[in-house]
Amino acid sequence: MPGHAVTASIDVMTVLEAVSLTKRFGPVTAVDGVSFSVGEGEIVGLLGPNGAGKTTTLHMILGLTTPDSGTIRMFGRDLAAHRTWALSRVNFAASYASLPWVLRVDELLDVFAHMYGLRNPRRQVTQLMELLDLGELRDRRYGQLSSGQQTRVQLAKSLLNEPGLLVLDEPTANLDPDVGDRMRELLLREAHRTGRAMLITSHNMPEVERMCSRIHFVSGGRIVATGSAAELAGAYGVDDLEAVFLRVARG
Ligand SMILES: Nc1ncnc2c1ncn2[C@@H]1O[C@H](COP(=O)(O)OP(=O)(O)OP(=O)(O)O)[C@@H](O)[C@H]1O
Repeated sequence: MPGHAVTASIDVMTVLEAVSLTKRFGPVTAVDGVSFSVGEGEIVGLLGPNGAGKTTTLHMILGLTTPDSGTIRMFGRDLAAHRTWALSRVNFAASYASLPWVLRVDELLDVFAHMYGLRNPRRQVTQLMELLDLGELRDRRYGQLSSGQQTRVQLAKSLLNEPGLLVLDEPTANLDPDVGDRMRELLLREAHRTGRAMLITSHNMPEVERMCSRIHFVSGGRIVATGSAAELAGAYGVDDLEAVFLRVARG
């Protein structure tokens, strides 16, 4: 009604809920009771020093590592009980993730598009090659690309199935500042446009400040601080996330 303020409560769907996750490798407790959630359209960052337990946490969410205890719910269902259903709605990119080296870029994306059972695989591959600026690389073998070029292919692969949850382990680590900036903008647009939830790790503090609305600092396998970049800087009485990181990492 014109002239009348309309108030409505908007429920943001919880896409991912991790509760009390714990993982030990022999004597090492890599993850020690970690709980957090990611809502639709939200980009959440896991930060922390080397060996803090970030990748292990991501791998439990991706079903690559089984937690010793704790639960993971995705799209409202328990991951352990609905693994295939849940994981078909997730995708992942990391510079260390291995893709078939001998395939040419468009073959590689085609293979994944078919594996994901896309309704129109060719159209989706063409759109993503355009979005990620991969046209010039389409006939090159993945194994012969530079690490930054491979990262762009990884990102294209991770968007193929239009995942409701995108997990990114240091997504721009190998990218030059120009391409890194373009990829960050692309991922932000994707989150806004599609409501896609994202969980990322990064050692690039300006990137986390730019992308993440909520950040969890992990140290020694535990979440030791949570908030937006501004809230964390305020809580630690410092100017930016870089300074928060140094405080957390140095105890
Ligand atoms: N498969 C494994 N076997 C034994 N120990 C492991 C294994 N994977 C991880 N760890 C140990 O668990 C701890 C957490 O490692 P993890 O890779 O999760 O850290 P991270 O926070 O991702 O570090 P980085 O910033 O260096 O990537 C480390 O002490 C690591 O050595």
